[in-house]
Amino acid sequence: MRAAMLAHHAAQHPAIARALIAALLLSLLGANLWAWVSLLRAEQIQAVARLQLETDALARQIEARFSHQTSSLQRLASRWPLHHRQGDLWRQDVELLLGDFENFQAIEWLDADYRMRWIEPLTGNEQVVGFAYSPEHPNYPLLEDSRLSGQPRLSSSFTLQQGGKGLAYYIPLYRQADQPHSFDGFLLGIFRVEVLISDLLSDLLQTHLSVDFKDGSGVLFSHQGSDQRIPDWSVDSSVRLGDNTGFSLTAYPSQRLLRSTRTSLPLLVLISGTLASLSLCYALWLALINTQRWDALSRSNRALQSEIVRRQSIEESLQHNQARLKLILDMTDHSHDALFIIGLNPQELVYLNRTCWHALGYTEEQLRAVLAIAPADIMPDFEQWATDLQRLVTRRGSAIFQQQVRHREGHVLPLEISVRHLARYGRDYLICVGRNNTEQLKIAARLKRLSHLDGLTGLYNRRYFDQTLASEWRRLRRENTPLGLLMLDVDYFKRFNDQLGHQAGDDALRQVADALRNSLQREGDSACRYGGEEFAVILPGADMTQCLRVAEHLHQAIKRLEIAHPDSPEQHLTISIGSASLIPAEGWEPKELISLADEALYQAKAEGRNRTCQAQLADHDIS
Ligand SMILES: Nc1nc2c(ncn2[C@@H]2O[C@H](COP(=O)(O)OP(=O)(O)OP(=O)(O)O)[C@@H](O)[C@H]2O)c(=O)[nH]1
Repeated sequence: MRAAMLAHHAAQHPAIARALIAALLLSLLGANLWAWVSLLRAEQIQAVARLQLETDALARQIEARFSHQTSSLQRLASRWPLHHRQGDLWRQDVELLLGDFENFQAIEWLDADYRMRWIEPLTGNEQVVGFAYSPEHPNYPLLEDSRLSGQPRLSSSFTLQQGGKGLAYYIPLYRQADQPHSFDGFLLGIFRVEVLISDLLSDLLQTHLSVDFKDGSGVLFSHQGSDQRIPDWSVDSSVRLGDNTGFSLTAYPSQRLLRSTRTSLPLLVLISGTLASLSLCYALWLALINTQRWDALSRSNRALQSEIVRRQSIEESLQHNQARLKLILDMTDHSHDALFIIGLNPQELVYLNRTCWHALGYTEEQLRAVLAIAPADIMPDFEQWATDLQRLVTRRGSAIFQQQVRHREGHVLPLEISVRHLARYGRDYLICVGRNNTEQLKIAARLKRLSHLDGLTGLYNRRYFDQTLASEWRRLRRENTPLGLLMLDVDYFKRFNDQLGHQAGDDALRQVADALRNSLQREGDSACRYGGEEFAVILPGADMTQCLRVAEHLHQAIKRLEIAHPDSPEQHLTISIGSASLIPAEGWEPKELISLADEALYQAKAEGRNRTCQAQLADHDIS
């Protein structure tokens, strides 16, 4: 889990991960280098230790050999008392000693005054004859010390009288053994340093090793081995010759020694470590790349998953919408209203429901075909309607049109079409809902008619009278034709009501109305109830003569009713009529025709009733 989170973080921050891998690589390479250097140093330490061992061994061997030589000399010194009795024999021992150890430059005897009394061999050592150690001599204190202690002493290197550097080994002599007061000087062994050390080392030295033999004054002897010496480091080993500890042996490592201590392990560690580091970092690098790829793959998988979910949701929504659309279309197909949608630019019939074609007796394909070829066959007024629709589109509004459409079998159906302009997705549409409104039209017509009729008499009412008189006035003015008007009033009707009752009055008015209606024979003539017991008859195109003729017919018709009126001079119901006829002229209005007829009626009443008077108008043409 933790590794997965680390991998995820690494994939999230590849630059940091790469830097960390590079840092790790550098660290590992550094560690490898450090290990390599450490191993090399360990090998060097091992070489030093080995050289130290060799040098120490060499020093001990030098000491042993020198001790062997000096012990021979000491044995000779121990036989000094014989020297007085058997001098020749003692000298033979000296010669034997010189023969055994060629390192001696000379074997000498110093008397108790430190004066040279005897030298063997003399040859080569003539300069020393008669030499006496003065207190200034560097070895003088050593002589004193040896004499006082009774112990042999080895000097440090000093310049020999014979020339060159040498060492002197002083052994105190006694004429009688174990008798210090019989001190008799020193037996002196002189060594040439080069000869001595060279001899001591001759068969001990490995040919490849380089050594320096030193004392306090510097290098006394130097040996160059067969290998080139490596001056960077060396080892020292102190050498004790006799009782003198002031010597040392310095050894330098040789190439052979270094080669023998060197192994291929450091290089192997360096190479294998470097390869392992590179492999590890390369593996991490590959892991990082794979993690990045895996991460990218995961991301794309997640995106794909969400895309699939989104598409499934869209598909479900689409199916849902399709189902809803199908339901809506089914329902619109079963609607009594015709629904059709016209798309504009280009113009096409986008949709029409079943009612459209079914109500007209076509199949959908047939109706579409007819509309495409000859729309006027379906809608006779199609061109005008198309123009109206264009206007509606321009003002982006809505409107209701009353149109007529022709059934396939020929009969015409009224259609109220509600049209609304709609713009969607950059295109204009007209949403049209059509309804066969035959019944509504009938009802409207009936209502209209009823609104124009008088409730009591069934004649046209005062509103209809006003509208018709005005429209006929306008029409006849265009045609320059007279308009006739009769104003009628029942005579003594108050008395009638009073005598016979109001109900009888109503019946009488109904009978008068029927008589008026039945008396009018020309189309366009209208009998109206003007108000109360007063009536008006509009006679379009009638001049005064024709008006008077109609008035006479009306009088006759009322008379024929024989409605009894007990309080009338005639004993039956009569009417008075005022007649007027005008050719409608500019500047005149219908109310003036009414006034004329009214005045004539007033005159008829005044003249005794049951008569017709004609309007008198001097300035006008009253036919
Ligand atoms: N029964 C009945 N009476 C009506 C109706 N409308 C008006 N009247 C009556 O008609 C009478 C008219 O009387 P007046 O205007 O004095 O006229 P008149 O009595 O006919 O006398 P003249 O017109 O001068 O002959 C009134 O009494 C009204 O009440 C109606 O619808 N029914």
